[in-house]
Amino acid sequence: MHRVETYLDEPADIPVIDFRQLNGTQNERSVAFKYLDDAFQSLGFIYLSNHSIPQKLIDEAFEWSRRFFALPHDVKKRIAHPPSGAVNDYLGFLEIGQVLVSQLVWDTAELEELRKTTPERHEGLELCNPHDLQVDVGRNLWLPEDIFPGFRSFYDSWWDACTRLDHQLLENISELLKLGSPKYLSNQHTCDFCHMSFNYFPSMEVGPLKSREVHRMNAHTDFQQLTIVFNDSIGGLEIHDGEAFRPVIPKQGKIIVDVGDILDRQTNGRSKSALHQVVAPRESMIGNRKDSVPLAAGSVVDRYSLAFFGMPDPEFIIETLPGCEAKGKWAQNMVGEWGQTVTTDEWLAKRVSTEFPAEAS
Ligand SMILES: O=C(O)CCC(=O)C(=O)O
Ligand SMILES: [Fe+2]
Repeated sequence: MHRVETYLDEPADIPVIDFRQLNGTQNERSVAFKYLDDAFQSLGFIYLSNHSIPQKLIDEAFEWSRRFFALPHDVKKRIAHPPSGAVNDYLGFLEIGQVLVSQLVWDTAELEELRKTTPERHEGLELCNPHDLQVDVGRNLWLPEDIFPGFRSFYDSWWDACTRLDHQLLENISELLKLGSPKYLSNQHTCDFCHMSFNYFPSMEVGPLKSREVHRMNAHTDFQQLTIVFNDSIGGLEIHDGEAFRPVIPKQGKIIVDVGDILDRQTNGRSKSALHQVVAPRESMIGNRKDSVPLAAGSVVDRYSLAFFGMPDPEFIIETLPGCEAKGKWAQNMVGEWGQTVTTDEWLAKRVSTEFPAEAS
């Protein structure tokens, strides 16, 4: 099936926000907050520079990801997520085709049809908080230390760096939204319900990607509150700007932060949870490359990304924040009408249940 989608080659207009300025002098802060506000109100995506996660740690995380996905398939399967899409328990290794990423489709039959017609080409390793948890969100699945030595201890420090940045950003957003206390949003979560995805997009034939018959990851909004995305240099991420999908060009040394559904809902659409997807990489990443293992002509190079999903605690009721109540002031969000009161747990369950085959859940 060919998808009907509009896309343009012109990159999305995503600003670089300097994290040091966000937390700098009064003058620097007011300029940086203005850019942040504009970006969250228009696209919901920013590049973040001078942030608190050392590049060395990010490089190590990519290295671990490369090592993990290079393991034989049957070794990765030892920590396979069960085929059931047990809600609240989406941890472990996900093979190609095991999950379906989709948007605004809730009907089981329709989801089954999408499973057949909109295949995706990514593997995943899904992990949560490695520390002692207060809440029951399933447990991380680990390969034995003799098979994958050192990963658990690396993951502890990686998780801590990501949660620290998440909380720092929530402090900035609390200030941006004039919520009274810098800890307003941060106090809503312990990070027990946050989540980390290691995404792997294997090398493949370029044809079906270029014709957009197949995506590396289907179009979706992130269903959490705030996402921190780490990209390699390959490219392929696209964001919908309301008119068309446009490339998000990877920028050396900068990470991406994007608004998720929960923040969109909390701000009544003032902060946008934008539709995005992963498609064919940049032209230079197709065919024989001088700088890496030669690829067959007409293949795309493999790609890795890491995504940290910040999320309030499960029992938290997702409600409009003070100052964001005015109905219709901001454009309709991508997640549709929320209607009834929903907790974080319920929202997650609703979206995760669309990702796995119905008969197995
Ligand atoms: O790989 C990317 O650049 C984005 C991944 C993504 O959107 C996700 O994991 O939700
Ligand atoms: Fe995403």
